[in-house]
Amino acid sequence: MKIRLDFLQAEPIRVLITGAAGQIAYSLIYMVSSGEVFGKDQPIILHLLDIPPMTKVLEGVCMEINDCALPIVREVVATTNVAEAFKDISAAFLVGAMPRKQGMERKDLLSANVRIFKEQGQALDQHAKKDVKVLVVGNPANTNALICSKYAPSIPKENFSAMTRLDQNRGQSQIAVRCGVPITNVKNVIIWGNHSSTQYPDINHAEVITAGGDKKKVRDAVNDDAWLNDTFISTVQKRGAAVIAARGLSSAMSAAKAASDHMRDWWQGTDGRWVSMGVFSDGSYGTPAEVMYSFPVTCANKKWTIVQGLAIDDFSRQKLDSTGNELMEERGEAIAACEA
Ligand SMILES: NC(=O)c1ccc[n+]([C@@H]2O[C@H](COP(=O)([O-])OP(=O)(O)OC[C@H]3O[C@@H](n4cnc5c(N)ncnc54)[C@H](O)[C@@H]3O)[C@@H](O)[C@H]2O)c1
Repeated sequence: MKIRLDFLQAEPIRVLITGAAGQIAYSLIYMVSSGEVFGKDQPIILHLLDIPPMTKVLEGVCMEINDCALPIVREVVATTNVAEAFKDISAAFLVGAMPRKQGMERKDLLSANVRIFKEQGQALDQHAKKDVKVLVVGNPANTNALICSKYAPSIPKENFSAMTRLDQNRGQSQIAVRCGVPITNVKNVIIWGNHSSTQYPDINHAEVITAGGDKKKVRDAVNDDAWLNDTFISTVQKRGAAVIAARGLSSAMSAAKAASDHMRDWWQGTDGRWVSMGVFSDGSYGTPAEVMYSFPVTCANKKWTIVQGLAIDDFSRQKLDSTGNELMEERGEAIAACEA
């Protein structure tokens, strides 16, 4: 009989999902627990955090996790206590956030949410492993990630990231459909900047294997600049609103898939593939430093590296700057809200 010693020997890692009683978590918990993210041989202890009014829902989620009979899940710590949730974690999906309520200004939403991420940054600082990898999904994701990192000074800034992978997946899918090819034939679609309507989905460096089997630049394969410079960009930028209009609820399954893709690529590496991640900007490509800006990156050894040397034309320059300006504005508002 063949014994799988690697599985028996692997130490479990503690993985936190916040907003665990919410929509995105409902899909994400299964993806993480099935081994999609950290590997099928990596046991995990799931930490699930939500707020006290959601205790009963969280209990139901825990019942379902048990009923899934998942081999890699060793234990579930479901809690409304922030310190317990962040204790000794190696990875965190920070999904939980306050939803926008009717009549709420964007500024009010930002200030309510950055306070949550200030508290969670402090909890990371005090309780998490120092090499913890943090993915912020809750909106405004880039600025929440920045605040989280600011209040966790003992953890390297490189260990924080914000999710723009859903936008990348949306962009890649639009191109695949337009070219009539499987999604795996499209690569190097980039999301620059903020996960908001100012984001810039950029296909200037993207390639596609066409239905005929040729490798082409997406711009040449599509051969319709009006569609690429206008319809494509606005479809990706407004896709979240289109899903809400159709479903009456915001994107959840696709957001969970994107969160799982993002963390898997960071954890297990991209083998040279480019992916988009909101990361701490070093000013590459003339972007503002010290905001969480989405760049094309490659990942290896659990570290990301910004893809350098890409040509940026005037059209792209204006878009990179405008989303950067928005991030600078959000940064100022968020810091003021945290210090108030
Ligand atoms: N970055 C992206 O691409 C992307 C995509 C989709 C959604 N989002 C964002 O993800 C977030 C979650 O979306 P959802 O559809 O799961 O929302 P949801 O309302 O269904 O769930 C959110 C959960 O978070 C919980 N929560 C609120 N405050 C919390 C706190 N302080 N600590 C822990 N949990 C808390 C709520 O009780 C709720 O259970 C939203 O902010 C949404 O805008 C981001």
